[in-house]
Amino acid sequence: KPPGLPPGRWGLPLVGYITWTSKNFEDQVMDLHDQYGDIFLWRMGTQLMVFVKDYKLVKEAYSRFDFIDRPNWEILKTFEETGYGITASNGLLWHNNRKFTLRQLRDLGMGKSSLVGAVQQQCLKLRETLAEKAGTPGMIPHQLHVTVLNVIWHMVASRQFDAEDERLQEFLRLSAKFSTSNRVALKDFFPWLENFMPNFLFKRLITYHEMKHLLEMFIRYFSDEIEEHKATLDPDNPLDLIDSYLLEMEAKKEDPNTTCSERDLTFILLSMFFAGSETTVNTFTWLCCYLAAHPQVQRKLHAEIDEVLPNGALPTLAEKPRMPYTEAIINEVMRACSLVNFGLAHMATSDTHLGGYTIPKGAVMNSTVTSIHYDSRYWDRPKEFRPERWLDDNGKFSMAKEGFLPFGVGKRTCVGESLARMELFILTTMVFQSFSIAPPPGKSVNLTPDLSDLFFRKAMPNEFIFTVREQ
Ligand code: HEM
Repeated sequence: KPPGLPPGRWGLPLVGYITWTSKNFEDQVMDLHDQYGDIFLWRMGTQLMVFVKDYKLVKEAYSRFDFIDRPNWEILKTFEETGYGITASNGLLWHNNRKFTLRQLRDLGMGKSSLVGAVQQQCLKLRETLAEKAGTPGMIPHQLHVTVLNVIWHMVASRQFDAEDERLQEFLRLSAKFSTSNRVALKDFFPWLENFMPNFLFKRLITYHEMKHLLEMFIRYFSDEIEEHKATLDPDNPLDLIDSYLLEMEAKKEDPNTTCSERDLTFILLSMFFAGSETTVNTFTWLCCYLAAHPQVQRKLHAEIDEVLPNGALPTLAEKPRMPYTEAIINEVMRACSLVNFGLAHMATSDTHLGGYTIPKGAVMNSTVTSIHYDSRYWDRPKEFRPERWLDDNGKFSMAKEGFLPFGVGKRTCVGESLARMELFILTTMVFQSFSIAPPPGKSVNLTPDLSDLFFRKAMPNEFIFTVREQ
């Protein structure tokens, strides 16, 4: 191992350090932090992975330009020459797309009544579904997915779909296939396999044709939407993100440095749906779990909702400052569940240094978010679920900035944070205005995370009983 690198697992050339253990990946990373400290490396195949569990180091790295890129991985780009969209792209194209999307989110939605109104409408439908199932044990209904997807649809294409709508169903089918095709990662971690195998065998191993086909299906899916928008576009009155992108593309068509293209627009849409749906759905599912497991927290939430939103008044963002306990619960849930447990990977764009160690160009940085959210340097009694930790002495919500990064930190923080926070606020207030939640009699809520997914710490499939509240 070259000198100056962080301590950790180096292993053999080409294969790196391979372990044979039944332990899940997160527990292995935690053990390695215990062994090596705040920063360690693990060579996986030919890929150098660096894990950091010190908030200050993560913040420092992700605020610097030399850690700004995403890795050049096929699993992110899906065999495109360049990564398009936002989440997987780099350089000028990423910069332009991020700026465009943040502007869109601000102009189309945040703080504006139209998007809040769309979220309210969706939440009313979710309440109808919950009312139909009230009193009987069941999982969080599929309508939650529909609610969150429809908010994104509203923003990008001014559309909303019923749960049974074929177009919505097709998107869910395609996404489900996408999340199970992770064998492409073999190309990123063991690229030399390609030289040792006949081409057709390698392609079969990494499910190349399936992935290509899936990508084409997604592109066709969104192309239809883009074509419909082109036909109805009113340049003086852009209605949504697709309209605005088409206008920007037209305005820049003579600009030799333009990064706009219809293909790129498709990938922006994919970025929004992929990054914005599972994250919000799973965070709200965790919130239901924590409330069902902590009836005393739920009682306080009900009291705050009843006081600020009497007689079934619908919430808007104007009520947020008067609902500090609701805000505290949402933030405490995000800390406790640490949904995106390693954040999204960043890559060192040049040979650089961090925490006194050398980090070579191409090394991939991961933040161990769960460790940071349970780090006693920032959190008093971190293992306790205590929304009160977010309230100051006057009962006002106070955002702890150090040691908290559910949306990442630095230059690539989540572009959808304000949207996600708005959705979670409206969902929480509207659902618990009408219902209380509890595990079925004789059962308790399992708060142990499901660690089988590499990206998300999802809640275990718990059953709940929603009960209609007396208004
Ligand atoms: C509770 C819900 C959400 C959570 C926990 C979450 C979390 C994250 C995290 C951890 C990152 C990576 C930051 C980094 O690379 O350092 C990220 C990036 C991103 N998120 Fe979110 N997110 C949520 C909701 C949303 C929503 C609603 C949208 C949009 C509709 C969205 C769009 C994005 C995009 C486009 C990126 C990539 C940013 C970039 O690469 O520059 N997210 N998010």
